Amino acid sequence: MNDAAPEAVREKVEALRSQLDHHDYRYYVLDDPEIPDAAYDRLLRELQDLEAEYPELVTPESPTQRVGGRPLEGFPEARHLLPMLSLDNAFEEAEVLAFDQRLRERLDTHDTLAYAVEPKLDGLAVSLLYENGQLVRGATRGDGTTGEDITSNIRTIRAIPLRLQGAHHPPRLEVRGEVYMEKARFETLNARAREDGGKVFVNPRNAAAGSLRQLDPRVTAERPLSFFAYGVGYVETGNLADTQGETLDQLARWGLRVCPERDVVSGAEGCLAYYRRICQARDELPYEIDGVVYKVNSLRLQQELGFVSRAPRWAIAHKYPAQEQITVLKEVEFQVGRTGAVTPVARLEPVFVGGVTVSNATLHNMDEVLRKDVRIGDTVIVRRAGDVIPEVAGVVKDLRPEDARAIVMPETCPVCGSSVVRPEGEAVSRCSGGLYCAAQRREAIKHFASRRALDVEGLGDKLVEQLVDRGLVEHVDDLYALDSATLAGLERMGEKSAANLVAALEKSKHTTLDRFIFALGIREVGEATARGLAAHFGSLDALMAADADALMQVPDVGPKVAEHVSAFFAQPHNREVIQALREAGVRWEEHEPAARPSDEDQPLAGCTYVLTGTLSSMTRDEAGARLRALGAKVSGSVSKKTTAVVAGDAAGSKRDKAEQLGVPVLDERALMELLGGSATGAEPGD
Ligand SMILES: NC(=O)c1ccc[n+]([C@@H]2O[C@H](COP(=O)([O-])OP(=O)(O)OC[C@H]3O[C@@H](n4cnc5c(N)ncnc54)[C@H](O)[C@@H]3O)[C@@H](O)[C@H]2O)c1
Ligand SMILES: [Zn+2]
Repeated sequence: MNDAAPEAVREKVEALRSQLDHHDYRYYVLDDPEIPDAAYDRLLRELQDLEAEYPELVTPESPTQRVGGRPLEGFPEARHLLPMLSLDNAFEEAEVLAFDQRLRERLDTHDTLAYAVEPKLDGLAVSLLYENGQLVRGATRGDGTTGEDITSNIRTIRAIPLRLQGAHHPPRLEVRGEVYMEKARFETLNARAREDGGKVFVNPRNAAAGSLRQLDPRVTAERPLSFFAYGVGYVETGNLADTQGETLDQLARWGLRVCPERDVVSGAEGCLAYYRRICQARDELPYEIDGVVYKVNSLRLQQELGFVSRAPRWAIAHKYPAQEQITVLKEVEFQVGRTGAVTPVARLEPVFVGGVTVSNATLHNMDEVLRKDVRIGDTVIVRRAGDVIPEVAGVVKDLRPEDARAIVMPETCPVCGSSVVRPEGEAVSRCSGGLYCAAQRREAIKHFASRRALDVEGLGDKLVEQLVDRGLVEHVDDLYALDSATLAGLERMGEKSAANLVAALEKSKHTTLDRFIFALGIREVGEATARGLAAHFGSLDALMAADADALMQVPDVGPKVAEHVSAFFAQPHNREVIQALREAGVRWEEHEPAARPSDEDQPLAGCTYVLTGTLSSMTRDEAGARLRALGAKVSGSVSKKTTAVVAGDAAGSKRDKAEQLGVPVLDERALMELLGGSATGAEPGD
């Protein structure tokens, strides 16, 4: 045994414990961890090592001796019939071999042990109590002795049977398992939360925990939770079977979901082979796992081995390389995608995460940057799950240096210098030099030549790529300078097809205004919108001269489209390319602009409406178009000048704002009356 621990060690131990306590609280109580598990595990290991060296420093309250966190107030307490423990961890193969060795020594046997093995799901542990086959209580693990009674929430999870199938159920049976959220459902949930400002979760485990521990079971019911049973706690009377493996089979027969990847293997070697097999399959599994669990298969031997303070001796979790790590964000660069999206990309201090070294990670878009409050110089959490692009998942705010800098979207495209625009209500910023920008070149040309645009027969995607890669075409107008000699020199092009292509290009020059507008590839201008613009303005020059207000007079054109169109034509480079196309001979018929609607057709002229929430009979865009067709303006924000706010289902802040300002609020029926034509009588609020 060691001499009394030096003061420095005591201080270190204290410091580690208070850090771990803090992180336990964030993780177990708030479901909102600040640091990745790998970083937490390092702190815990450090404390474990010090306590091993100085056992007199161990106290029962030490995070090394405890399970989980305190139950949330607000839920009734659920006392466990048998303690719910944690699992010891192994990070390396040697630790697994040592575990197996230790058990055989303890059991005093040279026999090979059989292990029940399964993936370690990353969710949260629950205890389900069945009495005579009926679910009577669901509880979280809590601190291992007392959990939260979450019966109403548990009952909303479809994967959990309220009544067991079959017969001969024990009078009391406590099933234990993991509530989790499938990866795809987690992504959808977060995507929706990002859109409507709900809570965005760091990873599927926290999404599952946060969803399950809701005081309102209706919220839980809306969350896509699932469940796998992995064992039995208390059972009256005796065991269901002799082994762990057979116990799970019995649970499956009673209608409980058990993991299809479970297996029974022989010895440490069998465990390690299983570990490698599941590792290969990991990315394809629909749920997230952070390791595999090995349990002595014989229940008799499990009982003989028993427990230490916080975990059974007969089981161990063998962890995979972490999918989240922390590192420093050194710089942010902006990349321009093929469709002009300008994306912030983090340059990182290289870090080993998800099995590879990562030095770049996406920050998605500026909304995400602001939401996560990421700054240059920050210590960030990098997440790389499966083959998805690594992303910055969060910031460790405590480690922010004083000189951390804000991330600012550039005003001009880093590739072509055109202005970067971000229409109201959109998360993505885009380069508006669609016809000119080198990053968007390939897509622009493919689109321009496509069948519904200028319809250049024989100019397929492969050919466009060759033309761009060889520097033969930079901008769309260069297409018209190609001659058959040049084209015949390309891969898979004979003289005949080269001549045909030149002829097709010549033919494509005679087009229509709506096709030409569509061919420009302006964001959100599809064929129908292009037709509307062509019919309304009659000529390209009139369209190019139109401001946002004039554009919004066109049916189907809302503020977003108007902004994309005016930003596009405002770029001198785009105008140059259009001019070059005209000079190359691209032409179409033009006509006088459509007659302005008379006042009689414009009963809502001078009114401004704001649409919010979900309408049942049409989309908000449709409603907006119909209001505009009657002469009204449709705006995105509520002010004193707003005539009325039309509030559909689940209308939120805009409705509140209207009420504050005393602006009338219309429901869908009132909107229909308004659109139905009662020209002046529609007094808002009736
Ligand atoms: N990031 C943070 O701030 C933070 C804070 C606290 C804890 N943590 C993380 O939480 C984990 C520790 O939590 P823990 O004590 O719950 O231990 P654990 O997650 O390492 O292991 C025990 C749990 O594994 C789960 N499990 C999944 N599949 C299982 C199976 N087949 N059989 C048995 N159990 C299975 C159960 O929920 C069980 O409670 C560590 O990974 C740690 O990094 C992180
Ligand atoms: Zn650009």
